[in-house]
Amino acid sequence: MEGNAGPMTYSLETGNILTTPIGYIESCFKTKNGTPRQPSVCSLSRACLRISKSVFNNPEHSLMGLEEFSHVWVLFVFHKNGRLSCKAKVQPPRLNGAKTGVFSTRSPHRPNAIGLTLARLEKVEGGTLYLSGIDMIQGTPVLDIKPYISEYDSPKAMVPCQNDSAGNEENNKATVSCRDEPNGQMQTVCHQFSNKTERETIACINELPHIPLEPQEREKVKDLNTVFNALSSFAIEDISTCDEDASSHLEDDLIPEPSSFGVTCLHETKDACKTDSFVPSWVKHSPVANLKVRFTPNSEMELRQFQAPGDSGAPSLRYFKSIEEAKCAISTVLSADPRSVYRRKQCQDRLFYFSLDTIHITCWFGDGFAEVLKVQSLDSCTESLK
Ligand SMILES: C[S@@+](CC[C@H](N)C(=O)[O-])C[C@H]1O[C@@H](n2cnc3c(N)ncnc32)[C@H](O)[C@@H]1O
Repeated sequence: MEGNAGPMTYSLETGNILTTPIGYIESCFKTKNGTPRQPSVCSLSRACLRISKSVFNNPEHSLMGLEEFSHVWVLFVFHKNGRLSCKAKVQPPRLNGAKTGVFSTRSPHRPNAIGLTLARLEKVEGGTLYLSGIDMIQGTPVLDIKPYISEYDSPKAMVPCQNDSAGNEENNKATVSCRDEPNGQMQTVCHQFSNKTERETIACINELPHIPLEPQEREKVKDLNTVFNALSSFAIEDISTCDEDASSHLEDDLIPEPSSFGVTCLHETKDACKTDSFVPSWVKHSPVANLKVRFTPNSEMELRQFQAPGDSGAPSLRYFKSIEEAKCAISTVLSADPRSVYRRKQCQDRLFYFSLDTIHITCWFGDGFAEVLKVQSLDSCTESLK
């Protein structure tokens, strides 16, 4: 896509491109206030995305095959940031006021204002995707959708093979990823295919016609079946070649050892198969504690007046399938303390408003808890504000 707009020259080569949203999110979250900071906070949150006919004449064609994936990455624009500007250091709410570099956070205020969310794909109907576990507000422009593939997208799938030298037949090793079927966790195994290390080769490779092995290599592998019978519960997912010289460690380290997931797996060396990811401690142990959430008897009663979708009578829910789901979603949103650091510190006694689906919620925060005071229909609230 190339073109001119003012002084800026758009060019794919330079990365200055003009984006066109593939569609706009219809979300149970209408405003930023109260929208979870990450999709994992509220798995019940729902949205749908209709692929725009201005992008593809037949949007349903672009979604062909996607229903075979459980999750999708959603790349979107933080269109309600106010302006396209950001600071190099930001204050993520989880750090409760402390600063860190913008690129070490998931702050919406970043160069290009691009967001990335991993959402569950509930279903695909025609040119529409139905998503859950989202953190995007109504009207969010979506730039792209990609299937989530744990075998590619997880650090567990990454084999640290240094000094890649494709074509060096002598030293070529195959890198095989095995998956433990029951829990879907990935473990990785490295094996050498040169003569002196053939016994370390994975036996179950024979079951993988798609693996790019020379016939003589495949032949060698056959004899190893017995050695690797223990691996029969694994599905080999992928194979690539590399030339890292770690063969000397293989003898001792090819003993099956229990992994952190209770899965037995072969490791070439512990060092060569470092596939665990890590994050700074503030991500897991935020100084901001989760809150207890409670409803006043009155707000409970108000919530019960909402109807599940399809039921007659108003007010009715659109995204949540039951009052219980709605209550659970409200609780998870509040438990994660959706207030900004400023509000948390400077306006502790102020009422907090947010909306979820067709519900407008009024609550307040005390020491370690959030209390829902009022539950109204979003429509009636908007009407009274007019
Ligand atoms: C911290 S960001 C994380 C988004 C995404 N998971 C990521 O990591 O890029 C999520 C917050 O962005 C805000 N937000 C969601 N959609 C937005 C939009 N379209 N424009 C501006 N802010 C948005 C909401 O306040 C939400 O709590």
